[in-house]
Amino acid sequence: MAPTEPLIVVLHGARGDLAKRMVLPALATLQRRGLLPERWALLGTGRTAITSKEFDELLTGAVAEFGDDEAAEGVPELTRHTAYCGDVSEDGNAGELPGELERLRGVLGGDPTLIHYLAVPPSSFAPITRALAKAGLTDGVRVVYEKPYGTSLETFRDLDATVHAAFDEEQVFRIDHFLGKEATQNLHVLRFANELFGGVWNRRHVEQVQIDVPETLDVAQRAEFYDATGAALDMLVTHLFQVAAEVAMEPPRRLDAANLAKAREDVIAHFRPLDPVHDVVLGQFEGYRDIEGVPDDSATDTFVAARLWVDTDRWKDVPFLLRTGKRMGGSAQQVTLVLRTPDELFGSPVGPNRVVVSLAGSGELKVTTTVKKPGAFLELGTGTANLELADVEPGSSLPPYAGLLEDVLVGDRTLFTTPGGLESAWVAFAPLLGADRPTPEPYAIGSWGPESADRLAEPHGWVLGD
Ligand SMILES: NC(=O)C1=CN([C@@H]2O[C@H](COP(=O)(O)OP(=O)(O)OC[C@H]3O[C@@H](n4cnc5c(N)ncnc54)[C@H](OP(=O)(O)O)[C@@H]3O)[C@@H](O)[C@H]2O)C=CC1
Ligand SMILES: O=C1O[C@H](COP(=O)(O)O)[C@@H](O)[C@H](O)[C@H]1O
Repeated sequence: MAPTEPLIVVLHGARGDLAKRMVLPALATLQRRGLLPERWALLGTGRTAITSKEFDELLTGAVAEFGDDEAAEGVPELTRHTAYCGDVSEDGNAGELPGELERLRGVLGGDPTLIHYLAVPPSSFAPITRALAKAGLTDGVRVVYEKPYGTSLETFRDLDATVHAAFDEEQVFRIDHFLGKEATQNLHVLRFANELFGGVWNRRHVEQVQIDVPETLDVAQRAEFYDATGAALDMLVTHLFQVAAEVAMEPPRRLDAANLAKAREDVIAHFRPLDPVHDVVLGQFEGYRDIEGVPDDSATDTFVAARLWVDTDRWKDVPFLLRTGKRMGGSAQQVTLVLRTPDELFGSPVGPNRVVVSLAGSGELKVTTTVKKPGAFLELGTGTANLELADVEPGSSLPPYAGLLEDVLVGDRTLFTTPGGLESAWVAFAPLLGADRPTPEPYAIGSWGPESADRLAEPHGWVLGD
């Protein structure tokens, strides 16, 4: 499928952290690979007025900092397609946007397809949607919403009602870039293609599932957004729940996109609402409150660990251990199936036996198993077989944002979240927003979070950071 031509992509929040870190490098990659049409324009917008020249400088700097060599090679051509103007404001005033779009339509000719990408904090999704509708900028367009889509069950429902008042569902792309990662997509390939994995993908063989996304990353450059959001909203109810759904889903009726999305949605409806008292630990790294823009008494969580239960026959009593945090002791994005093992073999303890899928970068599959140590004696040891997905022909995958943007350009909604799945996710998450929300416990920068999170992963403990 080729992207429609002519095309205008309006990037709302174009000066922001997401734009710099992900969206602009992804567009540069698409430009470099020739996946954008000849006649197209990128219109950056935001609250802060900057010139188009300043936007180009920002774009160039962002790709140099966060993109790879391929993205950097796409910059000179990408900057030939850029413009910048003030955004619609939250009071519903469309500002410079309609006039600038009119100008670009004249430059490009024809009847450009318009894509709005809302790379703004979740609190701005509804006001900007209403402003776009008021300005008549919604007919026939596509719109991309970042995560979290809502901040609670109620705000999710309100937002979705606002969105559906402005757009038909087919126009809406709710992004969760963890679904676009190459290795996440491999979760459903290796499981359904190979009985070595598919055969053990159940409670008989799996003792724990760990979905662990520690980050060394700081939040100082996006303190306003982060302090209003926190780790649980930023990562748990969004990326980690979606990955948990990828692991826990029942086999879809067919391995096509619509059925995969349905399988994810169905299993999220079986996520048991979190028990904040027994199954959740929140943390805040020491020094977080000293960051400019963070209040001295901030109770925002920069770490969350949760034990999620999936109430299906396949996963009854198997804990899904979800963990993520900022400024931790390492960075990884790892899904681990901790396999059940016999207590002993030939008189020696056995283990660990694990299937590990790393979602980071190009992705990696690891199988860790008990083996006989080489040598004269029958002694047990542990070995790991690694498969780097980048080593699989043809080797060069698209980074997740580039792949998902390409899906938006061609109108393919299959790797995007659905309102049904999100509603269930918010139901399961809701107790964490209530009176029993734990107080975030302090943890040292460079550590693996508050020690009390360790009890959630008993008896084996967290695989990472041991
Ligand atoms: N940063 C990341 O790594 C990722 C972020 N996301 C998601 O992207 C979205 C944006 O996050 P991020 O870029 O980190 O946040 P930022 O704080 O960097 O905000 C992004 C931009 O949004 C604009 N903005 C901020 N507040 C408002 C407001 N009240 N009204 C209108 N515009 C506003 C700002 O424009 P201006 O500068 O012109 O004032 C700002 O540059 C969030 O929903 C987040 O969950 C998703 C994946 C990764
Ligand atoms: O959505 C988000 O994701 C990033 C992690 O993404 P990745 O590109 O490293 O996979 C996270 O750092 C950020 O806080 C969050 O908003």
